[in-house]
Amino acid sequence: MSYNTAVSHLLHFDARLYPKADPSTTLLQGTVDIDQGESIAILGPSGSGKSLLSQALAGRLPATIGVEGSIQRAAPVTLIQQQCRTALNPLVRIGKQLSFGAVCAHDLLERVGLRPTSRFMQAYPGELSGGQLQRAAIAMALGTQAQVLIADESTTALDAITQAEVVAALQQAQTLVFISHDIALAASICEHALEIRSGEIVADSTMASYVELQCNH
Ligand SMILES: Nc1ncnc2c1ncn2[C@@H]1O[C@H](COP(=O)(O)OP(=O)(O)OP(=O)(O)O)[C@@H](O)[C@H]1O
Repeated sequence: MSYNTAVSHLLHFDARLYPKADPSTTLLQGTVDIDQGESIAILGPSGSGKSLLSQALAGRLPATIGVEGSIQRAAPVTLIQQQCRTALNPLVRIGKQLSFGAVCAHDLLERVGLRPTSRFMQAYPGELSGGQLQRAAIAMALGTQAQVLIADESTTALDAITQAEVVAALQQAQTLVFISHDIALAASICEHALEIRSGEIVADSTMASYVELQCNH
C-alpha cells in the first residue's frame, strides 16, 4: 500500500459517507485531522458514526459504503475492531501469529501484560478470555509497527483491572484513536476529543475543554 506523504496531517478525513444503495442518505459528514503523536477519543452515542469513521480512517470501509470527498493516510494504520476475535487466526498459536521478524513475540506479550508470556505463546485464540484476546490483538497491532492504532470499543465489557491493562497496552501506540462511549475513560487516555452525533461532528477540541463543557451542561 502507498501513503500520501505530501499531506500535512497523518490522517485526513474530509468527506461524506453514504450507503451505495441510497446515496442521498448521509451516514457521516465532516472533517477530521489527526497528527503524529496525538491521542484522540471519538465519542458519541450508538449509531452516531464512530465505527464508520474509524473504518474510513483505516481504509477499511465496507464495499457497500460510498465516499464523496477525500480520505488520506500518510502512514500505516492498524484498526482493532469491536470483534477483535477476527484479527487472530483461530488455528494458529498466539506466539506464531506474533512472529514479526525483528520484533520479539515475548516482548509484545510482555508489553500488553500477557504473562507468563511462555503460556500465551503456546495458546490458541479460543483459549483466551475476552480481555486477553483484546490484548493479543493489540500486541498484533504493536507488532506491525503501524504508526497509528485505532481501537474501536476495545475496553467495552471488561472488568476494571482488565480494562486498565488493555488501556496500558493501547497507550503503547505512537498515535492513538480511541473509540468509546465512556467519556471518563477516554479523558484518562486521550488529549483530544471529537464527538459525533447522528453522523455529524459536533465537537472537536482538547479533552480538557470538552470535559469542562460536559460538566457545565
Ligand atoms: N455497511 C453499512 N451499510 C449501511 N449502513 C451502515 C453500514 N455500517 C453502518 N451503517 C449505518 O451507519 C450509522 C453509523 O454506524 P456506526 O457503526 O458507525 O455507529 P457507531 O457510532 O459505531 O455505533 P455503536 O456505538 O453502536 O457501535 C448507523 O446508522 C448504521 O446503521
